[in-house]
Amino acid sequence: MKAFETNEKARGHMQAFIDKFRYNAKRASLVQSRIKALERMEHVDAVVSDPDYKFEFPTPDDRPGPPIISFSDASFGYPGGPILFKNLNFGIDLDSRIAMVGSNGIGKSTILKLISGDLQPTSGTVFRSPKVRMAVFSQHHVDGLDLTVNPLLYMMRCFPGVPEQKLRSHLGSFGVTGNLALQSMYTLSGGQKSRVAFAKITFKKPHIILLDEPSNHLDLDAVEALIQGLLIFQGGVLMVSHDEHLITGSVDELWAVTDGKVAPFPGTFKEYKKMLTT
Ligand SMILES: Nc1ncnc2c1ncn2[C@@H]1O[C@H](COP(=O)(O)OP(=O)(O)OP(=O)(O)O)[C@@H](O)[C@H]1O
Repeated sequence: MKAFETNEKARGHMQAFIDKFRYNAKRASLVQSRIKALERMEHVDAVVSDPDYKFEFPTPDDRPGPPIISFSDASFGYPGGPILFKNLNFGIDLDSRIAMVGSNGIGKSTILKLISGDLQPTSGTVFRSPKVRMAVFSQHHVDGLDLTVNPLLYMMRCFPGVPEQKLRSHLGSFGVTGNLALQSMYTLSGGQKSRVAFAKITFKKPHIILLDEPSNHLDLDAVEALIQGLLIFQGGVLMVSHDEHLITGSVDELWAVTDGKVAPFPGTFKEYKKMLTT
């Protein structure tokens, strides 16, 4: 019954998004993705209890007003290294659905760290609304899991005092249910560990989710579930990814990172890849 209600609520959110942005050219591809996701949901009702299908990001209870994150003439270089970025100016809000693309080592992860506050600009400013909650997912967070404990115990250590049932239910939102939640994390697959990391970073109901190569260890079904989860999620998403399926299914803006700059790319990911090879 709960799954049915969750699904109904998610459908309502998606329909509202579709109605709001139906005639917005910029959002056309995301509107299409959500129409498709809505159609798929008709079919998944029967299997929605299948934990492998689950990637349910919690909806934040509050919605801080803009600006949420804004870069003003922000420049950055690692100590002793060259300037990586010069005078970046852009903003991210709760409706943002962005994928950052660019060659290896160009600085995509560094930008995520400037956004999250893990790094500070060398000059200029990066403003973050004091009310905004951000979550960051990266391989680093998966590698940082304590493999000697089980997912439930891990969550209990991360969030002391929170009732066990609440943590179990949250792990369940990412398909970590039943015995899986009680198995030592040594025994989990890469994809299952990613799910635990997703559960950990989203427990506080973030408004913005930053994802660094989130689909690396996920199989195709799990990527599909992640796309579905992101489409339903009610906050902003900025990802670094090379995964065409994930990008096409879940974002509506591409930002190309080139030497020292970040600029919107006015085309699809396919067109971006084509441009690189011509
Ligand atoms: N902590 C650090 N100290 C010094 N230099 C660093 C540090 N982290 C990254 N760099 C350098 O900064 C540059 C940008 O790195 P970054 O990881 O942001 O790139 P990226 O585009 O995310 O790369 P990839 O796609 O390979 O993950 C690289 O030259 C990297 O070697």
